[in-house]
Amino acid sequence: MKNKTLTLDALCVRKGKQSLISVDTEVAPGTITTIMGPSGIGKSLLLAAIAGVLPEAFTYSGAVYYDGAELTSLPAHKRQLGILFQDPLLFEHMNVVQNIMFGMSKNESSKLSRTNALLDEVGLKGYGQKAVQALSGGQQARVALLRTLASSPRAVLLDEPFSKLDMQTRQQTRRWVFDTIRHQGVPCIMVTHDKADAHDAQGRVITVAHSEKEKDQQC
Ligand SMILES: Nc1ncnc2c1ncn2[C@@H]1O[C@H](COP(=O)(O)OP(=O)(O)OP(=O)(O)O)[C@@H](O)[C@H]1O
Repeated sequence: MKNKTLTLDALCVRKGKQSLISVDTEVAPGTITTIMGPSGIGKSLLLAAIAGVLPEAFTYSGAVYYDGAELTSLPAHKRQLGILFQDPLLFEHMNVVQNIMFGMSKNESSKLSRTNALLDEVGLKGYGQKAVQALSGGQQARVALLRTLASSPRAVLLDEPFSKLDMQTRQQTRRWVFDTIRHQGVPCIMVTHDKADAHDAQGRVITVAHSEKEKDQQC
């Protein structure tokens, strides 16, 4: 396994005996692998399994490795992954800047100036002191993206990251997010229904599908 690569080793999410989704892939640092497929097939659950937050009703088989070390044996908080869920929850008792700085290292200097620079880059200059409830859905989505990427994660998991953004903001934010991932050199897995997201990601696209044969198969 290559350095700083995120590896899904026959990772399979199951409900009882039924296999929902199974993916076997390696994601190199600074690249984005896109997962596409029908609604309800288990794409979000796959990300939850990688992150270590799979709901109790489900189980998984296989394993996840980062840089050759198994992540699936670690509790979620020790995996150090940056995760953006489909409905990202911002901390409502914190303002925009506090939300973004939340995951930054305690030792990091000039957190505030870095956060303000990040806000500027995604078109939210001057929004730092606002309450998150005062932002639109698209603005909140961008704050959640910044919080995910600012925490210096070892790998990034994005679930429909741009779905709440209008066309123009979507293109700009997408470009910024993908450039940032490449610049940070972290592996990223993105779930999306939008082919333009997959195209701009310039990485491997994995399309998952329902398969009668696989349904009752042990994976
Ligand atoms: N916490 C949960 N408890 C019980 N069932 C769940 C839970 N989360 C997801 N499911 C169910 O598991 C199945 C897969 O859900 P998941 O959200 O992973 O699908 P998805 O492929 O990401 O769909 P979409 O593209 O619509 O977001 C669905 O039937 C969903 O209702």
